[in-house]
Amino acid sequence: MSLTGENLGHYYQKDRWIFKNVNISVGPGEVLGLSGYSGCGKTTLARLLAGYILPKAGRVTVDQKPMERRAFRPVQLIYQHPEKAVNPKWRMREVLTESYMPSQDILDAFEIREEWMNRWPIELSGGEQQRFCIVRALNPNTKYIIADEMTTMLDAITQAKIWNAFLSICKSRDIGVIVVSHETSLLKRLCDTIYRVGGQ
Ligand SMILES: Nc1ncnc2c1ncn2[C@@H]1O[C@H](COP(=O)(O)OP(=O)(O)OP(=O)(O)O)[C@@H](O)[C@H]1O
Repeated sequence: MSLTGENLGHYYQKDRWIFKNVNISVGPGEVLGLSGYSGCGKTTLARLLAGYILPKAGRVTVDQKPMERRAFRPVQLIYQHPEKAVNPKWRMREVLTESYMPSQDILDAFEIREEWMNRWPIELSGGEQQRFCIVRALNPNTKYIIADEMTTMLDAITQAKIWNAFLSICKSRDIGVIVVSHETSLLKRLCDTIYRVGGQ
């Protein structure tokens, strides 16, 4: 069982490869870090592994099967910018319950206040919106989560609290996690192993 990328390669302009021959795998309950300099292709690799874009070379499998294009994605991607990931025309309660009905325990773990539920996304800070995106990704059917610079907008104390809550829920549910970050110290603290995109 694993989320695996085999010999992955991608480019946006024909034959101008961003990376090639990337072999990467994360198993249930494991935490893998993706590091690398700005522009090396971390977000591109995250999107390939989540099935948002198709690789120009190689393949992605989820538990030995090709990624299925069905309504619910077993691989969830949490973006750096939550404002791009929520529907601005929905109140936060709708944003959250589009995926499933989270328990009060999960809402409490991320310190989501009841009064935020009736607000529009624009009435919350980026960090507050991101907590909703994290809870939304923790659907009971999620098997793997890719967190792309998930806490970059938060202060150090809030960042630590969010990671503690997030990783303890992932461990308890055996969710495999890929943490994308340019912060090596964060990756060293959180991850079992680190893959450096771009190789250097
Ligand atoms: N949609 C796109 N069309 C064309 N080029 C793109 C597109 N998305 C990314 N790129 C280019 O692909 C390269 C890799 O981008 P990507 O966002 O994956 O890197 P990154 O490592 O996540 O960067 P950062 O750490 O700065 O967020 C960059 O040179 C970028 O300009």
